[in-house]
Amino acid sequence: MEPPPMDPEVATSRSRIAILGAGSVGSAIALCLILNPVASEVLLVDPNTAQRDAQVKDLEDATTYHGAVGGGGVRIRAGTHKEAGQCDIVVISAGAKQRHGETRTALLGRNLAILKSATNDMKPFSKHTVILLVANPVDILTYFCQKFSGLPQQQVIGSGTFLDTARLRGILAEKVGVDASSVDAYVLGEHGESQMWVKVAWSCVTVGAMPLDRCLPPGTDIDRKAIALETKDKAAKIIEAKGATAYGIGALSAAICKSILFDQRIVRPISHWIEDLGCCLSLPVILGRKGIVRSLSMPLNKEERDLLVKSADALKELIAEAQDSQQ
Ligand SMILES: NC(=O)C1=CN([C@@H]2O[C@H](COP(=O)(O)OP(=O)(O)OC[C@H]3O[C@@H](n4cnc5c(N)ncnc54)[C@H](O)[C@@H]3O)[C@@H](O)[C@H]2O)C=CC1
Ligand SMILES: CC(=O)C(=O)O
Repeated sequence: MEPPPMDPEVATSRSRIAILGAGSVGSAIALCLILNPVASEVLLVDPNTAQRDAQVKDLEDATTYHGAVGGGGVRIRAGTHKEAGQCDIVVISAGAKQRHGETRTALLGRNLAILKSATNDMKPFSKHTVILLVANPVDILTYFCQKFSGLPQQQVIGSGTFLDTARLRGILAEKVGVDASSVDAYVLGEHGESQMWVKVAWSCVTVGAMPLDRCLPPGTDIDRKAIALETKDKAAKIIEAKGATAYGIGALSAAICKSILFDQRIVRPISHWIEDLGCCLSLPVILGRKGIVRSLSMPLNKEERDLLVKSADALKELIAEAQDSQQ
């Protein structure tokens, strides 16, 4: 039987979140979890103990004045991989990041090795642990983490195209002149370079429940291809200028943690195992305390559906190559 939804106050006072990787992304996630508390304790886990401890000390200062900038009452501390395996949520941001011009999939060899050893170090897992992959290439690492961890597939998920979707919604909101919360639009499939403009599910975009074209200011038109490219290229532009992206994924990972711990049943595009495509990629799901409650089937047109299948085929090729190189 399904557990009853958790009272948010009870969830906050009892829950623990571990973050593997105390780099730019891990520390941004931790800060968001301090400013908008959803758990009583946040553990930072990183073999680079000097960096980990410095991040803990810096983040501790953000917990001091409860309510000054929101939140408060969260304890941040260093933790071990073993402790992480007993937490309610483990967010994995451990791994190499892209250099300017490098693709996400170029990180696969390095980050798969890190994922394998980190997952083994966390065992045995609590049977209630939900793992959220953030490190890249996120869809492929989600697939392998399901294998390495042995946890039920719905409990091992990836941030996937949630960040791309947020970027898309922001751009569309500006074009239409509405708040982004009124835009319902999704980037689907792989969080990666194969994300072509058509991977935006254009046929399902609505604003205030109305088709996009009906909501444009009079006399305006939108260039769908340009918007999709702007969405896709945003990460590369940020990386070129400042070396990494961190705040967007920090805020969105914290939002995913909240959806899970509070059993919010919010619909998000999240990377998860999709049986009929044979890999992990992003489609909208309902998120709850055990991770994926249900995957939703979008009414895509044939072109969009074909692209999703192509995205899955590209991922499966990379998975097969990675599997061969492991043997
Ligand atoms: N999915 C998404 O939308 C996004 C994903 N990313 C990805 O997140 C990852 C991390 O990026 P940054 O934080 O900028 O990199 P970073 O280099 O600042 O931090 C990575 C940290 O992982 C640590 N680490 C290495 N092995 C570990 C292990 N076994 N256990 C725990 N920690 C370990 C390193 O010591 C380092 O401190 C990258 O793969 C990056 O591509 C970044 C932004 C968005
Ligand atoms: C780095 C990355 O995956 C992003 O910002 O989209």
